Amino acid sequence: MSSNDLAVEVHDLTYSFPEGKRAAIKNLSLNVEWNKKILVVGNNGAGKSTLLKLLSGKHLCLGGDIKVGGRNPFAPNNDQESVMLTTYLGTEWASMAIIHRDIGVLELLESIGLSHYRARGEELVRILEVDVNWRMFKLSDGQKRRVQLCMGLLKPFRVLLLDEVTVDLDVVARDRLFKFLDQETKTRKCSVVYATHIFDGLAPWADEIICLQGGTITKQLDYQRDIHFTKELNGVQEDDQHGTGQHSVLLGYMKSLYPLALHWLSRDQSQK
Ligand SMILES: Nc1ncnc2c1ncn2[C@@H]1O[C@H](COP(=O)(O)OP(=O)(O)OP(=O)(O)O)[C@@H](O)[C@H]1O
Repeated sequence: MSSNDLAVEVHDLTYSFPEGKRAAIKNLSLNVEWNKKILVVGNNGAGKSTLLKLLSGKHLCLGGDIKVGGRNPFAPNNDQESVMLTTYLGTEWASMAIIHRDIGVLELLESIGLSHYRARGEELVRILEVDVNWRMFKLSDGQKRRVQLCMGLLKPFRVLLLDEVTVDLDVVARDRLFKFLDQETKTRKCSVVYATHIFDGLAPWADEIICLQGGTITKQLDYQRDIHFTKELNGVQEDDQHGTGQHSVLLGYMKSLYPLALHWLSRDQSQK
């Protein structure tokens, strides 16, 4: 497959922070196809944020190759394109100062180009239940995050890098955000890489699940092909099929209150 056919192409990537004692990313290789949603899981310190930042071009990669949409994400992009190569929504983005100011939501969205992306902006405002008349400093944390997501997603992306930015969202907003992203990856050439510690509602959403440990990918599963659910088992059974290196996973059904919370909160919102 040539570079242009892949959303992300990482080959033998090693990255150390200037002050870091050990490499945060080690000999990592990864291909992400277009129209895919990839879930990145891993312990604290496993390298998830570092990987996403490298993919977004925030850190310069010296060891190995990174291509996003066939291009080096660190190289300056002077094209006046209507689609961003990468959109990175992570911790620093989440703490941007403007969301605490005395400014109206409409003014904020207009300042970042709402008039150019009117239909998309209106769709985001609708699905994230944002009121454009809100004033930012009066909002709850979750409401601020919903406005921020409208801002961050206003311009279409080729590759969206989401670094756990859904913690403040109620289950309905989170569910709608994931449906929007699912629709995006099904209707245009784009992909999503999402690092999270919250797995509620994500099982049927992700196309692939990657496990990162010590800066290296230790598992990569295709949701449809490799993951199966059963009532006959408690916990997890992992198999290496006939020693081929191809893993499959059998998961016991787990009781979860997530569908109940989603049902209740969706009903509450429809009664507003
Ligand atoms: N600015 C930095 N300088 C030095 N080392 C860093 C820096 N940022 C992260 N690291 C180190 O790089 C490694 C990977 O960190 P990273 O933030 O990518 O982990 P993570 O998987 O995103 O963790 P978490 O789940 O806690 O967000 C860790 O060992 C961390 O200590």
